Amino acid sequence: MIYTVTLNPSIDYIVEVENLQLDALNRMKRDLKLPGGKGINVSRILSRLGVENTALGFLGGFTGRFIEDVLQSESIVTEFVNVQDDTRINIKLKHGSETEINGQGPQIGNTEADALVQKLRALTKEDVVVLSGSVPPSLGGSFYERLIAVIKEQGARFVIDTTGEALLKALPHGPLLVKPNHHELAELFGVEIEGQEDLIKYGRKLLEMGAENVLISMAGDGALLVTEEQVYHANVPKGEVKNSVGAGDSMIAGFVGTLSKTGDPLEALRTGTASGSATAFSDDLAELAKIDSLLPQVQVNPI
Ligand SMILES: Nc1ncnc2c1ncn2[C@@H]1O[C@H](COP(=O)(O)OP(=O)(O)O)[C@@H](O)[C@H]1O
Ligand SMILES: O=P(O)(O)OC[C@H]1O[C@](O)(COP(=O)(O)O)[C@@H](O)[C@@H]1O
Repeated sequence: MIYTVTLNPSIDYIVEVENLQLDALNRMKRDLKLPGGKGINVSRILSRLGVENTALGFLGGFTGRFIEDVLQSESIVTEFVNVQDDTRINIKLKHGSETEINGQGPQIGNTEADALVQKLRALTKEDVVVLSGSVPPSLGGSFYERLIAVIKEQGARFVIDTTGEALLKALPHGPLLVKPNHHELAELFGVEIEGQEDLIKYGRKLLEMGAENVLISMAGDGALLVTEEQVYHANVPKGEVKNSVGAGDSMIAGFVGTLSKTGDPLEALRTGTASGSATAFSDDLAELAKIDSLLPQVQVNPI
């Protein structure tokens, strides 16, 4: 079974404005409220791909109830820990380009944090846990490490999609997959990345530091999969970009869901890329029909 963990879910409030004027009143052309947070996005795509999964994390207040309702309407199994404070709202402002303003997240107390840790004690060695997104400041910097310790004690495996210190600290514990985008990879090592050779060089460093598979996503330029044996490139299909929020999460869902079904990392890379692009070409996260229609255009080649 695949579990997703979203420590800091969000309502993604997508707002479209024509000719944004700072210091003035702007009227929205269009707005949309979507359940968000990286693990939740992974769960929604997994379920569209027909991969059984359970969504875990923290939800609170009226915003938390909105997210729970949408997930239940999509028949996703949820086991969130309830918190007092409201789940955050992240603003995704579309004004020709995309500007994102993400919230800090709610206050989470020790008892609530312990309740999530307790849920992971039911894992078995057949399970994969996808740990995705930022950590609310109230949980402290090492909360992922605490979860990883329990996941490992239970013999389960984990994928981690986060940035900075939290990602670096997770690597020695052998994640099945990490998926930095090209900007996050450069930031992680405090370097400028010039081209494909640099991407592969720093991707290999993540392998040396403990990751089993490194997927480097490059938005409209596709993705690189770096493994011990080989490096592969996947191209992106053609389409009109509508909303790239959640593209990376969709890619992780496609990759992990397919890897768990087939054991084939190349098939996983193809489905992951098609899923990411299908979301970039949709208003909300991708529907299965869109992913299936793009799949034949994605080719995977060794480098
Ligand atoms: N502009 C785009 N055109 C086509 N596919 C895209 C585009 N943006 C994202 N994707 C797809 O989604 C994947 C993940 O997107 P990316 O923006 O790199 O991740 P993240 O959302 O984590 O920053 C890409 O590898 C690609 O398959
Ligand atoms: O936890 P973070 O890093 O603040 O990110 C949360 C945001 O990331 C998203 O999950 C989208 O992530 P990606 O675009 O990287 O796939 C949004 O739904 C959410 O607003």
